[in-house]
Amino acid sequence: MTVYNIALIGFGGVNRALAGLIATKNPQWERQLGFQLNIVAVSDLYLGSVISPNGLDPRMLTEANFTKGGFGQLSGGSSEADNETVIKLAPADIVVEATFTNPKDGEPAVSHCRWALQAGKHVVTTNKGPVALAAQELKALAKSRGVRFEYEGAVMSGTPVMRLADKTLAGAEMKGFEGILNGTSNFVLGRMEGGLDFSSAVKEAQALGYAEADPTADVEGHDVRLKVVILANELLGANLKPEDVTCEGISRLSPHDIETAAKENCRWKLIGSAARGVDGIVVGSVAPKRLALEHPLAGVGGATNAVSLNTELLGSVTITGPGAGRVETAYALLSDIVAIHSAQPSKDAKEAA
Ligand SMILES: NC(=O)C1=CN([C@@H]2O[C@H](COP(=O)(O)OP(=O)(O)OC[C@H]3O[C@@H](n4cnc5c(N)ncnc54)[C@H](O)[C@@H]3O)[C@@H](O)[C@H]2O)C=CC1
Ligand SMILES: N[C@@H](CC=O)C(=O)O
Repeated sequence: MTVYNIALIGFGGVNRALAGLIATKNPQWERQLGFQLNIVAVSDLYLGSVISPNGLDPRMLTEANFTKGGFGQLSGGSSEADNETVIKLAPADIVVEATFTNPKDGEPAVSHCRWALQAGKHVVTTNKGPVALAAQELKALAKSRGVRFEYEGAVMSGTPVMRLADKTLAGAEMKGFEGILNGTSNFVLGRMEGGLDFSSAVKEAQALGYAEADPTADVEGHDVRLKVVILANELLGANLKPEDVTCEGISRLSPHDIETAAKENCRWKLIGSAARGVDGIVVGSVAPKRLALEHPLAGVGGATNAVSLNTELLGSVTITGPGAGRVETAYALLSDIVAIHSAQPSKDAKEAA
């Protein structure tokens, strides 16, 4: 049986949900996917660090109500988060990075990924910072060490837009994309249309695990801007940086704007897009748009995301699915691990060699 030892960096909504899935689904994964996951370390800014080479009980991790520094009570634990030691020294095959997204320079997550890859460990991450700001470097580093850097959850949570474009639509010749790429702002717009005020709607999105640690990133469009950069660079072969993408969020839309749109059979949506122009240059933008109700993106509600991929050979292909959520995003991490597993000879075969 293949068992991947994993180290969780960050133990908030997403990595906690992954631990919860491990607690219940390992036997099923072994049958259906050919592997089980074993958590050998966790490090979290608030809770501290713990390394346990034989593995930590995932149920204990998710059910114990740890307070600040709580990992210090565990065998092999410390009340301080020593990410560097955990990443470099824990006996993990895969480092799972799910700390806060830093839209400015991606740190410290970029360093977390770098340390792991340098140590010959695969990285799976839902953190948009390293992917938007350092993907080229990290992909090259992974290649040089014979490991993988996977990040499906960085855009559209567990909805597999990047693998769809990369694998299933290979050769279709991508020209651009347009979509709803932030679950929180889409949820907030829907709740405001139902009469709720802006800040109560944001609070609901936070309680549901959709929002960033600082929800300004969601409602001001900064989160979508990172996602536009990631998709433009991945799908269109661009080399965009966040400052290349114009960005306006939804915070300036008033209840009156939303009501007026509804009376005129329209709906506001926060749209992220990028396209290659005739000059070959890729241009991206983020802005609220008033869409007629017949528009394919107008009916996308709640934290659901949707993106229409404009291709040369197939025309427009739209993928829709969850854009945020703890379990939905933990699924993205699982799908990355499935990709790692599929791409390599079995760990048992390597150990036998
Ligand atoms: N929640 C969602 O729906 C989605 C989240 N993401 C991304 O996934 C990542 C994790 O998201 P959530 O779990 O929802 O966030 P969260 O805010 O619930 O958890 C983040 C955890 O990371 C810890 N942390 C922060 N900085 C740290 C550091 N330097 N070292 C160690 N631990 C640190 C925090 O203490 C917290 O427990 C974020 O980057 C987010 O942008 C991506 C797609 C969807
Ligand atoms: N805060 C983000 C989470 C996923 O990236 C969102 O609301 O879409």
